[in-house]
Amino acid sequence: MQAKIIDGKAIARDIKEELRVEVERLKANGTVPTLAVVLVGGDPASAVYVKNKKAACAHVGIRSLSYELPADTTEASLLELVEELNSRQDVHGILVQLPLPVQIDEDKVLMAIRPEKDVDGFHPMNVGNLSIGRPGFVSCTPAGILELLKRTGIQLKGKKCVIVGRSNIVGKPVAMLLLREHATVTICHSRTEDLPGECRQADVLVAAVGIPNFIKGSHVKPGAVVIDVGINRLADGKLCGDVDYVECLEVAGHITPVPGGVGPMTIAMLMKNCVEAASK
Ligand SMILES: NC(=O)C1=CN([C@@H]2O[C@H](COP(=O)(O)OP(=O)(O)OC[C@H]3O[C@@H](n4cnc5c(N)ncnc54)[C@H](OP(=O)(O)O)[C@@H]3O)[C@@H](O)[C@H]2O)C=CC1
Ligand SMILES: Nc1nc(=O)c2c([nH]1)NC[C@@H]1CN(c3ccc(C(=O)N[C@@H](CCC(=O)O)C(=O)O)cc3)C=[N+]21
Ligand SMILES: [Mg+2]
Repeated sequence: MQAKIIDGKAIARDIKEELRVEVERLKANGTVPTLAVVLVGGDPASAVYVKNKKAACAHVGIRSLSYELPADTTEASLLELVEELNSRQDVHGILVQLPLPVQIDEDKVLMAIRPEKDVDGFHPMNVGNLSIGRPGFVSCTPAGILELLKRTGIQLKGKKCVIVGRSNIVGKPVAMLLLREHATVTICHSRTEDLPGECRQADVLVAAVGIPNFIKGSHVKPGAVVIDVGINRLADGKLCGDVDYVECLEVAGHITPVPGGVGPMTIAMLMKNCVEAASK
């Protein structure tokens, strides 16, 4: 039997509709939720993300400010902009698009964003709060994955979840969120022995590797839920996930497509974090 396709685009649309109502209420009370997006250099993949974010802001009613800085921007001038945005009362959320050019220390920039405006959830304060179960901003892709699973009715308690990838922005925070839902969590990476064997144990398999079609049908336990985080741009310009969709569709119980899966959810959760930042 073929897997059920989880429609991230439709679920993201539902969430944005819910947020629209909330934004109207905020505006009626005199607050215009505002997100500042900073893009340094002209990475084409980043440009797509920025464009989709702007469209989502327009849809939800969030004011979006764009700062497009040249690729040779210095760390000092970027930090200066972050400081200015930190102090502006009319700016509720700040997002500095990653990756940054080599001359800029990413860590320094992420640490400079006030945790209350860190709608990406990348500041160590928010990362720490997530890991010890305190409230704070959760990074958007992991939060979007959890929302997809919840709204699809997937049970997580006691289930075995395997994540392939241990990045700070996806793999690790997904693990913390799944643990919070009482799943049994394994994180795999490039030094994992017997990666296919680990993956085959999974009731929920999350792929965040950055390699096109990395997860094959033979990695998947029949009936498992397969979540594809990968956004890989192929030579022909098409988007492709980290999961071999054609193969896994025949084995999995549920699967997310690329595009139309996790990507739109990332943006919906960014909107949600902005609304939350503006509500405080
Ligand atoms: N849909 C969305 O909204 C988003 C999508 N993405 C996409 O998700 C993917 C992952 O992103 P990100 O987490 O930033 O990626 P990173 O490159 O930061 O991390 C990739 C992870 O995969 C692991 N890995 C790499 N090669 C292998 C291998 N051969 N076997 C096992 N593990 C391996 C790495 O292991 P090690 O640590 O050992 O090097 C690392 O932990 C990318 O395609 C990215 O574009 C990212 C953010 C948001
Ligand atoms: N500070 C920061 N925060 C991020 O969250 C962040 C980042 N930097 N750098 C880059 C990655 C990547 N990322 C994506 C989000 C949505 C889509 C997305 O909208 N994808 C759609 C559409 C793609 C299209 O329009 O072709 C889809 O998968 O269906 C893609 C990629 C966020 N990231
Ligand atoms: Mg990365």
